[in-house]
Amino acid sequence: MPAPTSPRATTDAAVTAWDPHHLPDQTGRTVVVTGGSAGIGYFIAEQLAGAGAHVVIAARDADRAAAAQAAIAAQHPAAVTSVLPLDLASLDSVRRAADALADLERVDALVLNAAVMVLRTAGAATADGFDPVMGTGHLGNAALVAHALPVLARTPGARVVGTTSGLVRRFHPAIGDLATASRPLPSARPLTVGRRYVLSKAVHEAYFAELDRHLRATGSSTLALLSHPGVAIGSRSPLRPGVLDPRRADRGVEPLWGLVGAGKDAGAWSAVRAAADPHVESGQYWGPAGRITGLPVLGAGDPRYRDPALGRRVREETEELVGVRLP
Ligand SMILES: NC(=O)c1ccc[n+]([C@@H]2O[C@H](COP(=O)([O-])OP(=O)(O)OC[C@H]3O[C@@H](n4cnc5c(N)ncnc54)[C@H](O)[C@@H]3O)[C@@H](O)[C@H]2O)c1
Repeated sequence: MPAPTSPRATTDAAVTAWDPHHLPDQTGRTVVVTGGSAGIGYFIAEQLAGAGAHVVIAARDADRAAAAQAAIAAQHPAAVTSVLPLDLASLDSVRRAADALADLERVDALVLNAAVMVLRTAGAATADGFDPVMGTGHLGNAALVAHALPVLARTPGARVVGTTSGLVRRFHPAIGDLATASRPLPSARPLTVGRRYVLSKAVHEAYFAELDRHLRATGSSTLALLSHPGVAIGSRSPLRPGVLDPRRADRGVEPLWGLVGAGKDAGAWSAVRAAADPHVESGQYWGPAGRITGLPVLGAGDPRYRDPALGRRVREETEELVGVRLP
């Protein structure tokens, strides 16, 4: 297949039948989903638990996590779920969560879904003084990976699934010094926050490319994959009319969301596929319609972010900021 030069990606046509109704049996597998109590993360948790996986909902708010568990149980009475307290905006909390993961018999997949997209307060910061967008979506998740890799290594073929956004390919921001890019923003203007969000996802892509190289170079059996949900806005889609995100209060305008994107349940598919499909390979990049193969380098995300020198720098700067190195 000729390598396209434009950042537009194509998808693997063979995957169209793969959806929550066609998941391989997940019985015996354990999957951790960050931000699993709401949004797309809730549906990732619901779909995997419905297919038999033990799903660990990693979330900040115990009540919301309990509501998610109840909603999943209502949909799938045999579902097995548990809750892991995790605040990605606190490196202390991330370390404690990773310590708790070590008590699990196995972890087959760690799905890094949680991120912050919208902020209304200028100067808002994580517990460690980082911009919440970069601090949560990239630094918190990367710290969790670094802490959790030894646990994942105990389960052969375990996966780490990062979450990026199609906006990266559209805007492909340059990645400068990460310490500067992790400082709280002086302005909460939507454009400023939006730019930081896209940058955080680009950084995450570069980090994941490096993670994949690191895992292969160290002979690990753990896989590193990226997924992006497409545009996923409503709390349900026609495909799963009975399933609702327990948190969302926008159900009244639900039909309108269908005009601008898929439901968040459909947005979950790419991560679910990356977590559950026995045939995925490390370095792959999954989108809402299947594996994205139209980009030249290893079928992964935006090739600009797979440059090894960039990945090494992003990894080193990330490790410096979060204080934990990839093992
Ligand atoms: N919705 C879309 O159209 C879209 C498009 C591209 C990428 N994404 C990505 O998909 C993922 C999920 O998006 P979504 O639309 O469900 O977002 P959302 O805002 O509805 O949900 C985000 C989740 O992250 C959790 N979270 C936020 N801060 C946290 C913290 N400090 N600690 C622990 N959990 C925290 C929230 O509680 C929530 O469960 C994100 O990574 C997002 O960037 C979404």
